[in-house]
Amino acid sequence: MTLLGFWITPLQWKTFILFFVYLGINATAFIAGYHRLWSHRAFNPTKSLEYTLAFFGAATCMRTNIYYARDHRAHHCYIDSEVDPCMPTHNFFWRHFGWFAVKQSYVAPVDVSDLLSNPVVQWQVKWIWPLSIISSFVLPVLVAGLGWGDWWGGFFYAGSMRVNCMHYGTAFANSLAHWLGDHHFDDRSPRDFLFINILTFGEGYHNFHHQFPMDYRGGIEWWQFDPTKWFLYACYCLGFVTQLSRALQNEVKKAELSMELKKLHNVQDRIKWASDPEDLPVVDWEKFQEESTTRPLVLIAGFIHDVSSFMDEHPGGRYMLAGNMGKDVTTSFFGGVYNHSNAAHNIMSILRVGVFKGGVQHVDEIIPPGEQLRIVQTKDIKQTSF
Ligand code: HEM
Repeated sequence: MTLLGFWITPLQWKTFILFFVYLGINATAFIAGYHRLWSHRAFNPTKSLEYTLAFFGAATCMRTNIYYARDHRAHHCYIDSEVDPCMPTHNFFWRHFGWFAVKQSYVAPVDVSDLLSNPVVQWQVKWIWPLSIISSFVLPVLVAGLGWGDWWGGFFYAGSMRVNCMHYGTAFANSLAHWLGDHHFDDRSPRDFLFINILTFGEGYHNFHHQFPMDYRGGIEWWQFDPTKWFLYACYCLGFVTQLSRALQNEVKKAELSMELKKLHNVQDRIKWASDPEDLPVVDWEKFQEESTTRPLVLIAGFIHDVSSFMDEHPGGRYMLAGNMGKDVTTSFFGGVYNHSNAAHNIMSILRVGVFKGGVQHVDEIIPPGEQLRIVQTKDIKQTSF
């Protein structure tokens, strides 16, 4: 229909401005109303504001607010599973538009009792057709027609092309925002991406949104592009919103830190670390002496080290090691001859091949410096009985 518009009527600059302004109004009403209010209860509006959002939200021509909220709540509840209405087949095109265009035979159960008892929601359900036609087409046609005589332009551009753009924006939030971008708060499919944020008019900080869905903000920082957040804050200052929900700062920081730690944990997994002392054999003095005749072993700080792979690399020279086979060189290593660096301690730890019987006395000697801040997942900590 929009292409037909370009053929029938040239785009006038006033109609072009109307298209953008009305697109902004429609997107803000849809995101504030359908998404943040009725799907997530992120703020408390006055009745006048709620009716306004219901009217301009209907201009998106995406069914009623309760229908959208039901599917959207199911999407959050069953994210990334087969019953998530936005991605049952995990196919890009289904996620993009199929979930909306195709009527689904099964929608996973979600609680919408608050919406069933909401008079504004019921009003929109009752009048959805007239509301959609008036807000989506009659209004822009009247503005462009009475304003500067461009009746067809009002219909094709501010009406039909704007509806197309709204549908694309919503589709991008379900496809691209679950595919491209960063995981700042959680590692499930939703992602944060500035470019998608602009395409979706502030809905592209999707990773944050899925972790803290009741937050009235899409982007948590005030300067992050999110016109709906700015609009709601202005409404709050003017008294049209009585309460705005925000995620607890402590929990936001915790979520961010756990993602940072996960990334560091992946780096850590690619590094070679010292063997766990419990996995090493316990060796007494006699056995140490006997083994030293067959391979180059030195005893340092309670551990037996096989230095064969390191002897030629030793910055202090081969002789310092080769001349001390089968000896306890703890004092020499800790300053008697040379006070070694943390790096030297770390290198030494990966050369461990045994624990000297009765030799390890201090935790500092067991854990090399490079491992003292090592990340351990709670599931990996050996269970202790209480
Ligand atoms: C497995 C055991 C050992 C490892 C992994 C090791 C590693 C290193 C490393 C990495 C350095 C470079 C400087 C530093 O990072 O501190 C170094 C320097 C040195 N090491 Fe060792 N070392 C070991 C045992 C010993 C022993 C037993 C002696 C003495 C008997 C010794 C004597 C020296 C000396 C004198 C230097 C200084 C070299 C210089 O700067 O000119 N090292 N060692």
